[in-house]
Amino acid sequence: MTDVRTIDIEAVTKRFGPVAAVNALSFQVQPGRVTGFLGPNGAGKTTTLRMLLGLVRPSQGRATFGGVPYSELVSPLRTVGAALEAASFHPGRTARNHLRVAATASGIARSRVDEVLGLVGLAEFADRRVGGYSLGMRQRLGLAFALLGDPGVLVLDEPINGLDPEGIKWIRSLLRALASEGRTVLVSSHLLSEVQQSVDDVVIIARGELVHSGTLASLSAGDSVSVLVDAPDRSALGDALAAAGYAVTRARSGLIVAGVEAEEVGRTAFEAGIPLSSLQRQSSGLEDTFLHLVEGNR
Ligand SMILES: Nc1ncnc2c1ncn2[C@@H]1O[C@H](COP(=O)(O)OP(=O)(O)OP(=O)(O)O)[C@@H](O)[C@H]1O
Repeated sequence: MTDVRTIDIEAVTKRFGPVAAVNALSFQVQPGRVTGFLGPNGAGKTTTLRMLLGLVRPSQGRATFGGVPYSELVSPLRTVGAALEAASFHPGRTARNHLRVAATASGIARSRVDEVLGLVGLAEFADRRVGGYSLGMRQRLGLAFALLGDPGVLVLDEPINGLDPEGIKWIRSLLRALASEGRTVLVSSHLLSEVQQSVDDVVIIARGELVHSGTLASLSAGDSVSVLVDAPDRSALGDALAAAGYAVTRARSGLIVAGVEAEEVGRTAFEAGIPLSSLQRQSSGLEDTFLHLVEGNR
């Protein structure tokens, strides 16, 4: 493995005409960890990755690998492996042929071609034309390209897209293994649930702007607890809870009391002499927190 570097996005803005696809975005991606780059469709993930890989010029700011822009890396293929969405391969050529051409062009040993084909599980399909590949197989080929130069940094745009459940399990353990070897691994997705099991850190953007950056655990700190409660006399219950100082919202199936545990709500109702018909603790999961973060930015 060569040249492990951080990924540094520093106050990057990209405007397409009047639209700011990415706006004053800053974050850093550390080696030895898998980082999920998350945001809904159109949030600006692909544009950010394209700026990082020197395919689009930022309107402002810098996107670099440890301070060095992609275009100035001495041996880019050996430093950064990238698989962007919709990678296009010539349909009439085989996977092995595609990889051999790329290896020769970059002075990479031919033996590495078979190694990466094995790593991505394409060895037995290596001599088939890519035109007949499924989306999942094309994703694997994209990954083989990314790994060809044994790079210390991996930038993968929606790598899980198109994989079947077995493929998803496989890529999760591959990402983990790559990070545990000390590499810097950045993986984009529009679904937190898709990458939740494989990432250590998350960078979440919406509308081109950063909404959260930190460990996956820091995201769960935003989980909120509430209680859904109901009584035959709902309005008396609402009055009693409000009098006790709780924030109460009326819902169709009862009253939602924010930021408390069920015991407290039950006790308040008991002390006010109000029989309950239901009492249920509700906890928002990570996906809810994620959606709340990205929707809060709309
Ligand atoms: N070449 C371009 N010209 C004009 N607008 C663009 C261009 N590329 C992207 N955009 C706009 O920039 C915004 C961000 O797009 P981008 O593809 O980076 O988002 P994304 O987060 O990768 O979304 P997706 O998950 O759908 O790929 C969108 O509003 C998109 O329409």
